[in-house]
Amino acid sequence: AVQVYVALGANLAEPVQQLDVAVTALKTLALNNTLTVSAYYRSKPMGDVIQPDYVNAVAGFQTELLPIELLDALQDIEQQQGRLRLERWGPRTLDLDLLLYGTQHINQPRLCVPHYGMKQRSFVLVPLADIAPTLTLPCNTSLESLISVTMRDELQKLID
Ligand SMILES: CC1(C)Nc2nc(N)[nH]c(=O)c2N=C1O
Repeated sequence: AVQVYVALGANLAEPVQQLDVAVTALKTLALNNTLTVSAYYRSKPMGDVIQPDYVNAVAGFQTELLPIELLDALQDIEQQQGRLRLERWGPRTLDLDLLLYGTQHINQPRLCVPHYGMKQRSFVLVPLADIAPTLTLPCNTSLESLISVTMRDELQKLID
């Protein structure tokens, strides 16, 4: 089994509910009871795009699935939730990004792991630290060294 981390993001059609449904679906990919999920965070869209605020989280779990099988399973969940994404970087009902697959580096046409932007994304790093505070990335950078106060200030933790 491999420990994987998946970023969740949504900014259309009731984002909190979209994430709740996605977490339930991710549990079907996880070995029994290994799934943990961060708090949910609201933040402004990064990337200077005019669109609704996002709700983001990160889930971690153990899986037997191979990288491409996991990618396909994540894309199936996005489709099941009406993956509406009209243009790249446009608003979307649900994004599931594979952040880390064990300690592996994967560079295939469909799949790059670690996820290319994760080290710059507060809406990935802060929730990831909720569930894996002592994580070291495959490039031997500690997660805690990547998180600044500025990053934390960009996010509002949602209290359920
Ligand atoms: C458009 C872009 C880069 N910006 C984002 N901005 C935030 N805050 N959260 C996201 O999940 C997100 N996803 C994206 O793809």
